[in-house]
Amino acid sequence: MDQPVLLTGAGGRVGQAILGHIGDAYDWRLLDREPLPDEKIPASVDRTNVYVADVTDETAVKNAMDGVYAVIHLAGDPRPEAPWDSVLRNNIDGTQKMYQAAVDAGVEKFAFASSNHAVGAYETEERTPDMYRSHHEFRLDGNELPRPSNLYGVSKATGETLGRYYHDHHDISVVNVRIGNLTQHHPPKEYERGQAMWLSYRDCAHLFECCLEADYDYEIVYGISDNDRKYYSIDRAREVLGYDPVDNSAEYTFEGEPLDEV
Ligand SMILES: NC(=O)C1=CN([C@@H]2O[C@H](COP(=O)(O)OP(=O)(O)OC[C@H]3O[C@@H](n4cnc5c(N)ncnc54)[C@H](O)[C@@H]3O)[C@@H](O)[C@H]2O)C=CC1
Ligand SMILES: O=C1O[C@H](COP(=O)(O)O)[C@@H](O)[C@H](O)[C@H]1O
Repeated sequence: MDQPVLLTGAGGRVGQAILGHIGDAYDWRLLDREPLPDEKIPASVDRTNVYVADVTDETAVKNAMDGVYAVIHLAGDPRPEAPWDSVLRNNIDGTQKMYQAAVDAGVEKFAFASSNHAVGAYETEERTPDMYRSHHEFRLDGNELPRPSNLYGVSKATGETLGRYYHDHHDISVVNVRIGNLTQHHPPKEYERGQAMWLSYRDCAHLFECCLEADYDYEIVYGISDNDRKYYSIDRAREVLGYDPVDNSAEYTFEGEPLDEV
């Protein structure tokens, strides 16, 4: 793909996981409200393609969107405990501004960083902690209705619905990635839920690369590694996007040590 890809929230954890693995593979435009230090910018990206801007700033977003082929929209408040005024502004209003600018500019594909917290209320007292264990067969597959854990989760479910609207009315291809728990080098330590929804850095980068390369209409997929423990199906991501993860939290001890080194 020769045309530019706009990555918002580029300086954050997910953005850096993506850039750390496929930072030289695309013609990136990077946007973040915080200035990006040199070490967060791939060598192939010129400073003129780095935008210090807020996603709620329509003029700045329009400027960054010009000529863009695809968007990976990560910017937002990622805190599960984030208050309503923050998720309303950063996650909901910011995502609407991004979609509007994208369709105005004729962008073809839009990948949205949704979250496990859009469906966290499926983790009922009756199901937990058993559903976090590898013998358990309960799966969410993306066809279920949202059941948010918190107001942050409400903002992510709303982002998914904004994508539905912009896809249906403006024909932009949309994929919502319900990201699990991204950690570098090892799964979340001593945390069953986190190990069931672990997403490694390299699987994260590969998944978003799939979002840039595959053909799709409107999709909701789960963003986790190929963990033995899981309650999210990755079948849809495999089928539609060609996602083929390599990591598995079962290859680590509960405390996070690689089993082949123990
Ligand atoms: N890290 C994880 O395990 C998960 C992350 N996500 C989602 O992925 C996205 C990225 O998350 P992380 O990288 O972990 O968060 P982060 O906090 O590390 O990075 C977010 C980046 O977005 C920027 N940002 C925030 N609000 C902005 C705004 N209004 N305008 C422009 N830039 C803004 C921040 O400066 C920061 O660099 C978020 O939307 C989050 O909800 C979803 C599920 C799990
Ligand atoms: O959406 C998100 O989810 C992950 C995992 O949730 P947690 O409640 O198990 O910590 C979280 O770490 C991340 O910050 C958030 O954006």
